[in-house]
Amino acid sequence: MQTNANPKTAFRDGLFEGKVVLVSGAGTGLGKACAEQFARLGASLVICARDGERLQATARDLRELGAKVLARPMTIRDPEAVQALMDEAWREFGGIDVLVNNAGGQFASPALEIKPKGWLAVVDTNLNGTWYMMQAAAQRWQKHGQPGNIINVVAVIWRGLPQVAHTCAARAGVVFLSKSVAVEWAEHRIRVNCLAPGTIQTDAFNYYNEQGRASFQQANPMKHAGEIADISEGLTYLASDASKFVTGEVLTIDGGQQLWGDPWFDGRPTYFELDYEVSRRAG
Ligand SMILES: CCCCC/C=C/C(=O)SCCNC(=O)CCNC(=O)[C@H](O)C(C)(C)COP(=O)(O)OP(=O)(O)OC[C@H]1O[C@@H](n2cnc3c(N)ncnc32)[C@H](O)[C@@H]1OP(=O)(O)O
Ligand SMILES: NC(=O)C1=CN([C@@H]2O[C@H](COP(=O)(O)OP(=O)(O)OC[C@H]3O[C@@H](n4cnc5c(N)ncnc54)[C@H](OP(=O)(O)O)[C@@H]3O)[C@@H](O)[C@H]2O)C=CC1
Repeated sequence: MQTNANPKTAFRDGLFEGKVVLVSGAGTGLGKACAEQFARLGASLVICARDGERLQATARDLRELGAKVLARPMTIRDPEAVQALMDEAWREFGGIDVLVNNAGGQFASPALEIKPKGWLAVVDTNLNGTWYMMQAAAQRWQKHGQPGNIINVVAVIWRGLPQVAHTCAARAGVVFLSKSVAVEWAEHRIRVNCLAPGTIQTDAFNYYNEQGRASFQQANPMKHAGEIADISEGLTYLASDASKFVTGEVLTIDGGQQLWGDPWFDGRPTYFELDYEVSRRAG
């Protein structure tokens, strides 16, 4: 079987034996790889995404790795569908131990041109959808007196994200929502953290044009994109007891992008070419 699972993981076999991990957006990319990592380490999986075919393909791969799997096509933008998914997870597995909110995305656009429907689609997915999942899980953990662990996949927002202002706003919302409930929910033994990937080579790069994709390869001082395993290892750390004293934190895995780098999802506009670059090109 060809999978994204990382056979070189630093984590020990059986680490997640008896644990249940819910991963949203597990039909592709980072979500699929992270679900495979948890399966490899012994977890049972609940997975969701909109596209049922890709989701079932992931479910098959996870079962080949020995995991029990509940796979549900749904959108995290529908709070009732989220409630139904959580109810099913509790019915099937008696609960979940870890919630990985990985589902998300955006489209590149100058902020001046984003239409209300596009703005709402991105904010509804990345902020509202993530919140519905967080609250639905936390309500059940509280009701059953179970501890919980939430990891929200966000982005490197600290210097803004030009050409994807909608996602930057939504992810910033998730970061500070997470910090807020990390405090509120500590008394229920629920940890809440975020993981901010830099540019990580996945098929999703193909949603962006050639210039955008090229900029993702030079978006940090290491001057290359990260690998999926860089993220699945970080997620595993946050999901495990190795991070049991960590809550309200953002783990940034970005090759230094938050400090230096010039990523442009739609290519760098001429205005941002620096004078010395223009004169060098002119000879
Ligand atoms: C610096 C760090 C770099 C990191 C590099 C990579 C980062 C990543 O995050 S890669 C992973 C990303 N994956 C995706 O982004 C997935 C692809 N995106 C989407 O699925 C959509 O953008 C979505 C998140 C908005 C999906 O929502 P959905 O409701 O399915 O959206 P619709 O297609 O129905 O469109 C609704 C509305 O949105 C506007 N719109 C959508 N796409 C575009 C576009 N390409 N350009 C401009 N506007 C777009 C538009 O207004 C749509 O309405 P209509 O006009 O009626 O179609
Ligand atoms: N790759 C990168 O460089 C970076 C990625 N990220 C974020 O990491 C996450 C994973 O990215 P990546 O794997 O590269 O991208 P993908 O586009 O491959 O993954 C996003 C997943 O989310 C699912 N999804 C989207 N909307 C919904 C929804 N409304 N309900 C349920 N599932 C949904 C998609 O499946 P479906 O369409 O079937 O619903 C898809 O499987 C995303 O949130 C992304 O924005 C952040 C920074 C950098």
